[in-house]
Amino acid sequence: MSIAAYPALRLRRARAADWSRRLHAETVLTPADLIWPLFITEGEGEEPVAALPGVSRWSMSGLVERAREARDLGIPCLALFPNTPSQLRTDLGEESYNPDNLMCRAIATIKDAVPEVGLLTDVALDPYTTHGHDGLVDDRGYVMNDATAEQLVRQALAQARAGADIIAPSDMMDGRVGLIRNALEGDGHHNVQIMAYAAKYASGFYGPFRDAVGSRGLLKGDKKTYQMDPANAEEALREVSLDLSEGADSVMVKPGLPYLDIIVRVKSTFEVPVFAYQVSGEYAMIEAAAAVGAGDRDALVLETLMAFKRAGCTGVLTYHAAHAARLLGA
Ligand SMILES: NCC(=O)CCC(=O)O
Ligand SMILES: [Mg+2]
Repeated sequence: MSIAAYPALRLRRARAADWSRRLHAETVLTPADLIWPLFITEGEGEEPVAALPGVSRWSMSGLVERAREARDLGIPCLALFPNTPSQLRTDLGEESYNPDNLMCRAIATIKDAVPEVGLLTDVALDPYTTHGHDGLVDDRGYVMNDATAEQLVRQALAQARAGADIIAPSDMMDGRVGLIRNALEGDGHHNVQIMAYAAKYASGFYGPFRDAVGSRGLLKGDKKTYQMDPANAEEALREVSLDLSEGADSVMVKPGLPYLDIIVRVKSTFEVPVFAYQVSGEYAMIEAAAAVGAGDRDALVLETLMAFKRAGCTGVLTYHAAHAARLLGA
């Protein structure tokens, strides 16, 4: 086939008017693409997170308000993260599977008040341990895989029984998706989904999140023995392949923007629902850039979220979800 060339062909023609740009758009971003991460506090009211300007921890009543806001904005799903009171943190993280813990109470409270909004719940031990690791550590500080997975199964079951819709293991232990899937089936939660944090990298972009869940000051060492090396891409495909074979309904790549290449490869290799987590450090970078006038906040928010859709994402977890949904609805 011969293709016309300039001057018969001018790609700028299609860009010349707003109606035409909209008509030719290859990708659309809507509020239905967004998952809104929210932090939970035992305290009353709202606790702003200093490292994340515009983000707060919410009490139960605040969470219900945010859930109503999400529903009204067309955001389909919330992701929940607790800031466990420090006296309840232990070496083994037992509070993670207390059916009356902050997370389970938040799930039940939101589900009761706003049942039409989906709830994705984090499974990992870092908000519950004294050492800030996602699992149990041995006497040399190594995070033990199989013993951790047993705790994660208990945690996932507690969340499902409280009413969670999507269990999201973010711990990067081997084999935990299959163990959690079996336990959910055995406990009658056939329609509770699993979104596996399949390719989660040991990243420098998680700092503000650790402030939000109170684990930054506690964390001993780093997470490189379980989270992935940023140098690796083929390993991400193996991680995704394993989680899918163990029963994951969808997979996540995290962080977001620096890993768009991973998203593209995962999507084209497996053709399954892929989600990105635009993490706290990415949010903070956009806010910091906007604060010093280096970029327009609204434009940065919408452009980065569109980039995830263009790369093949089904949806994006972002702390900008409510703001973006408002921009998209305007
Ligand atoms: N398991 C959830 C996270 O680790 C979130 C990280 C972030 O937003 O920086
Ligand atoms: Mg894995």
